[in-house]
Amino acid sequence: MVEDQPDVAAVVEATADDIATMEIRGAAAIGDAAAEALATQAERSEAATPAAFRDQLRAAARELYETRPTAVSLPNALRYVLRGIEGETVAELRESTIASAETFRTDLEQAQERLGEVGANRLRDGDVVMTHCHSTDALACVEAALDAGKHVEAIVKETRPRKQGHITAEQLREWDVPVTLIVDNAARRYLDDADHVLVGADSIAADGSVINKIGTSGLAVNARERGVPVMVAAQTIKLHPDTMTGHTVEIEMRDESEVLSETKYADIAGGDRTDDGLAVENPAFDVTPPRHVDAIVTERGQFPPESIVTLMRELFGETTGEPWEV
Ligand SMILES: O=P(O)(O)OC[C@H]1O[C@H](OP(=O)(O)O)[C@H](O)[C@@H]1O
Repeated sequence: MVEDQPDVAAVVEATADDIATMEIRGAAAIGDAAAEALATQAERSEAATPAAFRDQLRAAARELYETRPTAVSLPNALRYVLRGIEGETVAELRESTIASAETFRTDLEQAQERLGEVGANRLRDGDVVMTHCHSTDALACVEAALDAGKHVEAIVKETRPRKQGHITAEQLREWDVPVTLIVDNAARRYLDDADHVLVGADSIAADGSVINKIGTSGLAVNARERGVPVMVAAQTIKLHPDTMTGHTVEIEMRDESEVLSETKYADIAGGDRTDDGLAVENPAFDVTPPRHVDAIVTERGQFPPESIVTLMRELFGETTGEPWEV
């Protein structure tokens, strides 16, 4: 007999789809959307028993979890919300789930604001930052520096293949920050004009390695060679607890269509590109070793990468496991 699958609200499925297709993207935004989806699941649940309610929430968490593998903000968000579920009746469980998700989301927002203030202290009046991809944590540092009356300029790497650098450029221009947009290959040339490399993170490992958008590690190596400090802005929700027990972080491989713009490729190959044997690899992230990072800026202060494990232990203990196993 096939057991009934717990009902997952359509809105959870829609959120999972939006995360997978990157309609919702950026590690913090993904965590926030996942927490919101669990709250909606709780609100709309028609479970008749507490056990059925919990099953539904676990199923929803699993569906959200299986979208993208690299940003640990996603399982951290799911674990946080599920751990906050308490009560004897469906009504109590519902209420506590919604409250837990709300607390998570408010904390996330406040953490980013505090992180921004910490990061802004590293930026002096007149500094030029070089950015990679689009990170709301990194931008929070610039915003706080601007709020403190500092003049900041930016060299923005386009960030192939999805070109999220354009989102960064747009945001900075809204804040009246002078922006120079460059293609990724021009980064080394323009590093001499930068005072900082400023990036976000999708996950931070226990040894201080930074997992961020593909291209970050090459940028960091070049920055080290040029003597430009590398600053990583990452809320503690980006700390990857599993890495304390030796797990590695899975690097998401995305579809080749992101690399091969259909029309451009068609021009080069003379039309039909189906089954022509061209191998394409499209990793979304890479790993920057701690020796190429100067500081990890969190809402709890800034840390040399090698000491981030202390904060990780304090916040997460040694316990991990699948988010729905809490
Ligand atoms: O949480 P915030 O700082 O906004 O973003 C953190 C990171 O998430 C993004 O990944 P993707 O674009 O979702 O693949 C980028 O790699 C960015 O640095």
